[in-house]
Amino acid sequence: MSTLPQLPIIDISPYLSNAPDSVARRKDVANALHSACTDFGFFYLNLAGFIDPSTPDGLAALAREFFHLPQEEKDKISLSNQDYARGYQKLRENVTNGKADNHEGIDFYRPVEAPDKSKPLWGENQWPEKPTAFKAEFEDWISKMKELGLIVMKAMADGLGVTEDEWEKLRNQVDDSFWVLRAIGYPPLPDDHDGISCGSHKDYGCLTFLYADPTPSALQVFLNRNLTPEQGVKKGVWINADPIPGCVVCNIGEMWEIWSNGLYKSTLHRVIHRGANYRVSIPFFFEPNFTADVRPLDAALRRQKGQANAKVYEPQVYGEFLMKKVGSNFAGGKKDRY
Ligand SMILES: N=C(N)NCCCC[C@H](N)C(=O)O
Ligand SMILES: O=C(O)CCC(=O)C(=O)O
Ligand SMILES: [Fe+2]
Repeated sequence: MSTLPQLPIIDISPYLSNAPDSVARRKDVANALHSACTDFGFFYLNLAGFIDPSTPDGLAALAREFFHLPQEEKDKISLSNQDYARGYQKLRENVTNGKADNHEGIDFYRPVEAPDKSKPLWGENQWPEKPTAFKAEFEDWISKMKELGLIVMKAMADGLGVTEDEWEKLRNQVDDSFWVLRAIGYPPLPDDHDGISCGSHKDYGCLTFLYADPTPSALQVFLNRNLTPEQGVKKGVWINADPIPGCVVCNIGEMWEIWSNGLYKSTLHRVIHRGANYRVSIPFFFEPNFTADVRPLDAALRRQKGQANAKVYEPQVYGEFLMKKVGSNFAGGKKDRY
């Protein structure tokens, strides 16, 4: 029996401070991110000193309180009031790989200047009235996570070998992130249910920062890389990404797979929650700008120079890619809108 690999834990603090000793320590952080992205596409970020450790628990409590409201109260902010993307989705309304997911959720997106709910993704966010603190607390978290997103982007760019000039261009693609925040509620899977809490998928954009309540063995990550014996040699296995206090789970989305020309693989993950409790998770998706034209970075192509498998990834405009994804995410008859 070989032991299962552990996802790396990365202390991002040198990038959060400008103290001279921090600046000197950034190289190690950038290298650790590079290894984590080539080996796993998933890692933990230790956010000590950046967030108040009680904040995410508070958000989870607010989300839990919302999900425990009567159904008709939750339906008041249904995504069908808006653009079929922003708002509340009832249990099993989410679909992954054509199958209903055993969760409910609320999605918030970056607000747009001239909202028009008849345009895909272009409606308005719907904030719950109850609990009353919900909007203010989540808005604070969103601004923190946006800040973190740019910091981790820079650290990853350093890890890949992006020059300062090239970073200016990359930063222009993410400096007005079309972010998404989800609050997700997972009742236990019924015993007789062959279903899944959230089907296996890759995330769409740059970086996901996930806070989840302490429920173990729910979020699972598929490892299909060849790892060294020290890392645990098994590949082709699902490993748990259980929460670690003070850390968020971070994974890279498909846009990083394109930027890195496949050096960094966006990793499949799923949720199977068989425990007896009601699980809550809060992913923040730090994504490119809506109009970002995402194509392989020169830094990635430099690293791959001379390699036989010279496949170059197709470019994608992030907003177009997102629209295709969201169009197949919900049960019901609104496919024509996307
Ligand atoms: N932006 C992200 N990653 N949102 C969550 C995606 C969950 C899977 C989705 N139902 C799908 O089928 O893609
Ligand atoms: O709830 C989780 O742990 C993960 C959710 C997820 O993967 C997603 O919403 O994209
Ligand atoms: Fe995901």
